[in-house]
Amino acid sequence: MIIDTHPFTVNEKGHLEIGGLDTLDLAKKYGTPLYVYDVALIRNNARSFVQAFTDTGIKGKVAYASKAFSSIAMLQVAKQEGLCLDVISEGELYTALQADFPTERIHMHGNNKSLEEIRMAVDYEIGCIVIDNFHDIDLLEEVLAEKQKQMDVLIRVTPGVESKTHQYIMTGNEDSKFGFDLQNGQAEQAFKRLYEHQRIRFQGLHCHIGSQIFETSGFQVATDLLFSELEKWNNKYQYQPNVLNLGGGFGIRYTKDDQPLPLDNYIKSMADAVQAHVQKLSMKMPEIWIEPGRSIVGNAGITLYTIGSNKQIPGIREYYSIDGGMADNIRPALYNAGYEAVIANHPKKPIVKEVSIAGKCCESGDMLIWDLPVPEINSGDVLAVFSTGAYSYSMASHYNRLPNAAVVFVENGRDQLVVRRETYQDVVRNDLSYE
Ligand SMILES: Cc1ncc(COP(=O)(O)O)c(C=O)c1O
Ligand SMILES: N[C@@H](CCCC[NH3+])C(=O)O
Repeated sequence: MIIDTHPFTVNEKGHLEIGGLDTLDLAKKYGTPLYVYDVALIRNNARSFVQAFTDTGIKGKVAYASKAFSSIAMLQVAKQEGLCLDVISEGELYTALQADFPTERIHMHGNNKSLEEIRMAVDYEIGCIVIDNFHDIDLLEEVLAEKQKQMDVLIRVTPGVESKTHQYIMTGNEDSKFGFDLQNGQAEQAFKRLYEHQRIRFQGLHCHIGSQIFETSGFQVATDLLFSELEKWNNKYQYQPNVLNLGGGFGIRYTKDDQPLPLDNYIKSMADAVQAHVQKLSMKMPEIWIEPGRSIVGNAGITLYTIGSNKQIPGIREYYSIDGGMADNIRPALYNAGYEAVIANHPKKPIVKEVSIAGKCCESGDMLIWDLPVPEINSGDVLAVFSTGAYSYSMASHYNRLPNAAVVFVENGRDQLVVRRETYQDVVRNDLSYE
């Protein structure tokens, strides 16, 4: 039995299953809160993108945006699937190195890369650095001269496209901290510093218009804007790019308000848009790179919680509190993000009421789900929240000194702990006493 629109089943005991395993058994074995990933779903998502490139016949690269969920095990899966990797910090790069990720498949982002981050990228000879600003160029020049090395780069441009998404996750509009502005000539200035540089192999342009996007039109408009710039550069400097990286941002289903497109639609529409421009301008076809994060891991992950206290305010609201909340999933508090959830011990029982699911942090805004339709519900029940695979574990905090939850992977009927639950010793491990 499939749980409505989320890719999970219910077993003969009437319990929610993930990857063929009983979620109650997992909750019992590993405790809650617990992040659980169905690795087969992660692989399917990755393969949909890779297959879409094969189908279009266009050379492409799929770089998993590791900010969505970075851990050694996850990056091992990305490596097995032949993906490239997008990292945006020394910490993400370090994790990739620990996962033995092939460095030539790593791309580094960041709007404030430090000298150390750039040195590390150059030392490990990563595949490409995405230059975000003039400061990046200065630092990279310094490091390449110091190390007598070369580096492939893309420049990130902000095309001035406003994607329909939450303001905080919108990145391609003009008023953004990311990238060089296309409209005011900054991008061309950066290009002029780079394209004939001795140590820099300038490969092309990058843009990322935002996150949780459900339409292909934003990518088409961004492509149009990139090509209006590239046409100029071709005429003025006889320059044609090897690579166009159109970023990530492909939307997934959190709630019924979200209607995700099949993942290959995005690739086909990007390929059509790029091909049309290339033909019109008689330019060579560049490789198309993408950087999906959420759409690779988002729907593959669920979070299990144990329900504890209950508060009823007659005529107003009924609260149930769980043993986690904003410390393991900040998205509702940060973006007002919606989620769907079921009671894992009886997900198919008839709905009898609507309740609000509160986290355990000392913060009124620590609400996981405001209006959740539920069957009869009791303290001790296990709540399974869907689509928590992206930007939950990776954005976790220690607020109220809550230890970070564990992560379990399930695949082929087997469960494996891939991130240990933190202990209280872990929480205080860097604290020093003051005398
Ligand atoms: C530059 C860049 N690439 C890729 C991503 C991944 O986005 P998503 O997880 O929405 O696919 C982001 C995040 O929005 C980003 O900023
Ligand atoms: N962290 C955000 C998206 C931003 C992605 C990075 N640019 C989210 O949870 O939706």
